[in-house]
Amino acid sequence: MKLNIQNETSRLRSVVLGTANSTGGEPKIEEAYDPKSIEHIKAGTYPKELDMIAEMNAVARIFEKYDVDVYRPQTIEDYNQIFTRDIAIVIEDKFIKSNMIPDRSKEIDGIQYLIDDISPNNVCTAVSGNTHFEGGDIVLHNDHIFIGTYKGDDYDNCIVARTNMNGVAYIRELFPNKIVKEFDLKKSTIDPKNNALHLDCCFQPVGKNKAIIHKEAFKNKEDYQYLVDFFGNENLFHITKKEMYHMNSNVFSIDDNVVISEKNFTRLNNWLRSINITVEEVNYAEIAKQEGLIRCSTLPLLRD
Ligand SMILES: NC(=[NH2+])NCCC[C@H](N)C(=O)O
Repeated sequence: MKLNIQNETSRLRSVVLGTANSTGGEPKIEEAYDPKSIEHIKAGTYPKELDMIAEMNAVARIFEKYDVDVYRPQTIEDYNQIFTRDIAIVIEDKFIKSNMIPDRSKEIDGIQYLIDDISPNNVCTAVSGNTHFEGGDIVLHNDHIFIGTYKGDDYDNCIVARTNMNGVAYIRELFPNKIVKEFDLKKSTIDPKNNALHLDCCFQPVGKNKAIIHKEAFKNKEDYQYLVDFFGNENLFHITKKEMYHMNSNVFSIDDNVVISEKNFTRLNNWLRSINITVEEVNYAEIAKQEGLIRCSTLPLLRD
């Protein structure tokens, strides 16, 4: 299996797309691990499996249209395998297995058949149980690796904090030639509007030199300023709290001029078109109820 990922936007050739087959149905409140799912369980609006399967199949069809090879996880009965992004990450030609929250630790088994096809030298696993990171917190930008983390003292009791500084250090050690910059993110276990669950929930590069960002998700204004200085303010599309809640930064690039986005993201999609990006619109509002969107449900393996 050929692997190569350097950034978020180069032409995509192969990808894993999660699956909503046999998610195990609606969890109990105490089983859920993000506040937006809890909100929908309480409101009686938790998404139905068939609707989510249809949403994901529409994304698969767009990949087919662009001749992208699509792999799906093998189904684990009654287990949520939608958000493949988080279970591993490809950086350059390395496949790095995440150290996830225990609730999600079995998800990797669904793609073991793919890992078996990668040269063992290129498969990395962090040994220490205290080294935490999930793919949604790791955003690649050529010679830079941006990582979302949480430095709060209550990390151990914060189920929405998934990447710690040991995780950041592990990635830094693996790629001594890259510039690794971490960002301390705001977390809330109860309010999804104030919870940046992963870095890709509040920030993501698009095109060649632009990015989507939610300023208030960054705990330190120096961290936010780092990205403003890096990209240039005129190249940033700032999203509101509500737009973050609807997951506007979690769109997904097939190329630096093609993005898969949600139909209802009117303001964002207009901006993308205004910078000459083709927007492939899909319905993804049911999946979004679980605090993840299109980037979260993909794991890119090969880009040009
Ligand atoms: N990369 C992401 N933002 N993934 C979203 C994962 C959402 C999932 N409900 C969780 O809490 O783990």
